Amino acid sequence: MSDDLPAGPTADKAGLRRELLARRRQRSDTDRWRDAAQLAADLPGLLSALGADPSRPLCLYVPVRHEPGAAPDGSTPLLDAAVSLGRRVLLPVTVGAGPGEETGPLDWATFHDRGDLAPGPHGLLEPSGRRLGPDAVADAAVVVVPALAASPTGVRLGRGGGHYDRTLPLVGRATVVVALVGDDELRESLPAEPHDVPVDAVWRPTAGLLRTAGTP
Ligand SMILES: Nc1nc2c(c(=O)[nH]1)N(C=O)[C@@H](CNc1ccc(C(=O)N[C@@H](CCC(=O)O)C(=O)O)cc1)CN2
Ligand SMILES: Nc1ncnc2c1ncn2[C@@H]1O[C@H](COP(=O)(O)OP(=O)(O)OP(=O)(O)O)[C@@H](O)[C@H]1O
Repeated sequence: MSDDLPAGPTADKAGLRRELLARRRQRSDTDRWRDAAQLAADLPGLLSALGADPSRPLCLYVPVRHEPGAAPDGSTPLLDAAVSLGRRVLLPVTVGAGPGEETGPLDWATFHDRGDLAPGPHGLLEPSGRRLGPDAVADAAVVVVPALAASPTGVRLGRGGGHYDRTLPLVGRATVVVALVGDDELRESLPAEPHDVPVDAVWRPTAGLLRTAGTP
């Protein structure tokens, strides 16, 4: 590492992100298929373990490229599983990705099927339907959050956009926040900054669900 980089959690996060993304890119299509199928199959058990109220929505996201849950053919097994359970599914719309735009909390729109998705910033797929506003997250039973790594105490390392850090303070008291990471992405400790919002649980394709320290 170069001597003129700032020391501390911000610099530590940048180095870790590079390492974790490089590892993800090495995952084979076979492993990615297995993870996507496993997560979809485990969703009912996850929701019942978390006591997720069926009348309240689930905030998910569309995993892309090498994110856990992304199927190599671009299908959406986890989202489809949620819909087939009769759950209302909300997906994030990135706010502030355009030039000169200020990053804000994520907006949300409903997912019914793949036809609702359109290309978004950073090569993402985002819902193209009516936007419900950032406060839609407040009513969610569960918010599944993308992460590059997470720790047993609930520290989560994101991509560095600060989108979820601005969004998670809006969730309701009854909402369970779950970080979705790969099986090798649970790290004993991770750099944390004051704005980082801890997650209540960590979900991994094979290892399953881990409630983080400090949650009831
Ligand atoms: N699937 C998914 N959806 C998501 C997120 C996410 O991490 N994954 N986000 C999480 O906040 C929000 C959007 N923010 C994001 C910021 C950067 C990248 C990303 O892939 N960056 C690449 C560089 C790609 C590029 O800009 O060309 C990278 O980190 O390598 C993705 C999402 C909301 N939706
Ligand atoms: N609540 C907030 N209000 C304003 N700025 C914030 C907030 N949370 C994070 N930021 C800023 O966003 C930037 C990215 O933060 P950080 O590196 O923690 O992102 P991340 O957690 O990896 O991203 P994400 O939340 O999208 O997954 C930092 O410059 C940070 O200061």
